[in-house]
Amino acid sequence: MASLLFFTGTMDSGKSTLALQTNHNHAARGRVGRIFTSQDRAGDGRLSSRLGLSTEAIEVDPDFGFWSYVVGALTQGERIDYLICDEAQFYTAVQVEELARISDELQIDVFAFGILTDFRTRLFEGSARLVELADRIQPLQVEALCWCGKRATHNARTENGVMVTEGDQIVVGDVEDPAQPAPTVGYEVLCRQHHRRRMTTARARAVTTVPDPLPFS
Ligand SMILES: Nc1ncnc2c1ncn2[C@@H]1O[C@H](COP(=O)(O)OP(=O)(O)O)[C@@H](O)[C@H]1O
Ligand SMILES: Cc1cn([C@H]2C[C@H](O)[C@@H](COP(=O)(O)O)O2)c(=O)[nH]c1=O
Repeated sequence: MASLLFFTGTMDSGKSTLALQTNHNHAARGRVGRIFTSQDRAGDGRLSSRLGLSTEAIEVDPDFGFWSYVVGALTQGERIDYLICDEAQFYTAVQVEELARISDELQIDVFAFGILTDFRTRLFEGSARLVELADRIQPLQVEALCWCGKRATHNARTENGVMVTEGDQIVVGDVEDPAQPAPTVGYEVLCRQHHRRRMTTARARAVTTVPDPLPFS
């Protein structure tokens, strides 16, 4: 029986790395797959991981049809055993329904990877449908951490270093590097409590005004 699996975690939790590893392990055993992504930071038609690996991928835009793509390929005599689907939060509900149909009716394994919620803590359309339809939802094993040390569960968006809760749902970007100047639009992963309080690393640093209780000099 083929399965539709949804691997999910915050930004920067290793999803794209796992997508590349999953593809590598299946291809190493002679299975034939197709790799899809949507709006990866590395540009159209790339699936990239922060660990430095990347690969070519088929770009999924809202008009892309998974069912017609796969049926078309099979009809041409091509072999497909599995699909790797990264940035699946950006897929439409209909596209996710097609992935479920591909798994059920064509016996092709589907491995989907994506973040669950946006910067306002609301589910993305693709992720919501995956939660509803997947055979299994697998949280990423490697924990992304909030600045406080707790597991990060939410994605915050910053504009010029300040956390925002309004704006377009989709703005492609990366997690902030604290060693670099704040980007125009960046992201930071936080635990729920600090997301609710809009307490990013920068703000936590700014409000820590208490001097050392026992200064040495
Ligand atoms: N220099 C590094 N050394 C070791 N691990 C790293 C390094 N840079 C990034 N990582 C790992 O890569 C993860 C991000 O992987 P990536 O696949 O790009 O995440 P996602 O697709 O979930 O956003 C980080 O959580 C961290 O574990
Ligand atoms: C929270 C949030 C994220 N995004 C974008 C930012 C990145 O381009 C991707 C997530 O990629 P990753 O591989 O998981 O780091 O999603 C967005 O458009 N809107 C959001 O609210």
